[in-house]
Amino acid sequence: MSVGAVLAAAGSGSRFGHTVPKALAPLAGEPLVARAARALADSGLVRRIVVTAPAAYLEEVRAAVGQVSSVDVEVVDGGATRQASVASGLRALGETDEVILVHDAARPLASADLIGRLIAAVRAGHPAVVPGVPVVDTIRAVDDGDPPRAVATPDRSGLRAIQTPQAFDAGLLRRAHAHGAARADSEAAAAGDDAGLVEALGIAVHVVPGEARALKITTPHDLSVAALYLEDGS
Ligand SMILES: Nc1ccn([C@@H]2O[C@H](COP(=O)(O)OP(=O)(O)OP(=O)(O)O)[C@@H](O)[C@H]2O)c(=O)n1
Ligand SMILES: C[C@](O)(CO)[C@H](O)COP(=O)(O)O
Repeated sequence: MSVGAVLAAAGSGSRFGHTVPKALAPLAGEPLVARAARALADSGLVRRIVVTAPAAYLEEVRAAVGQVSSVDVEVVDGGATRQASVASGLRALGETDEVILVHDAARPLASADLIGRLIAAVRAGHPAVVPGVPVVDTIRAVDDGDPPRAVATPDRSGLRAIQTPQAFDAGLLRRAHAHGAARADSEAAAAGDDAGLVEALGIAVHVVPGEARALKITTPHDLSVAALYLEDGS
């Protein structure tokens, strides 16, 4: 079963607050997008990677991923939302692959072990597979008051923080994006992740153990945490 990947890198990184898009921010000297692409390529399991980039930074992103030469890498325009960017990547990926990984440039340290477990789970018959890590804080649902008032406290033993890469049967992922396409261009309506689009079809998403090192770089502080993982070699 051949495996293709879409690497979403077209966000601006408004919470990160950098002068260039977050995907180009360096982690120990290497842009996040390059590290995330290399993680996919170095797994030895991925045939081709399509990277979605902000339209104004196509060349910079091409240069950043240029050193990832072990697999075919193409850089295309992203969209207004993550969902639209992934849809654009799927169009460029073509129809060759039976399994598709969707990954975030903002998660540069996902391991080859995690990538292998996700693909294996799809091959074992689960058409949608995501990594999840147990939630350590108490999570409380709040209303829209000012200040908000707590309205519910879900049992956290049944909660997982969901990461990327996420792995899908290719046909299902395309169907899920087609079904959710009307929502793709509005930040408020777009799906937060691809598993959400699959769930909207009424199809179960399988959760495998995620990993701390696949953390998402959202603020500059997260970059410092990621740098510690690199120093540790863990
Ligand atoms: N229109 C968009 C928005 C996001 N992404 C990508 O989706 C991933 C997860 O998004 P996030 O971390 O939220 O990135 P940003 O949208 O850039 O961040 P912010 O919400 O702080 O602006 C990132 O790799 C980002 O580049 C994308 O490809 N296209
Ligand atoms: C896709 C994702 O990384 C899964 O946790 C997450 O939903 C991205 O969210 P963001 O708000 O775009 O950072």
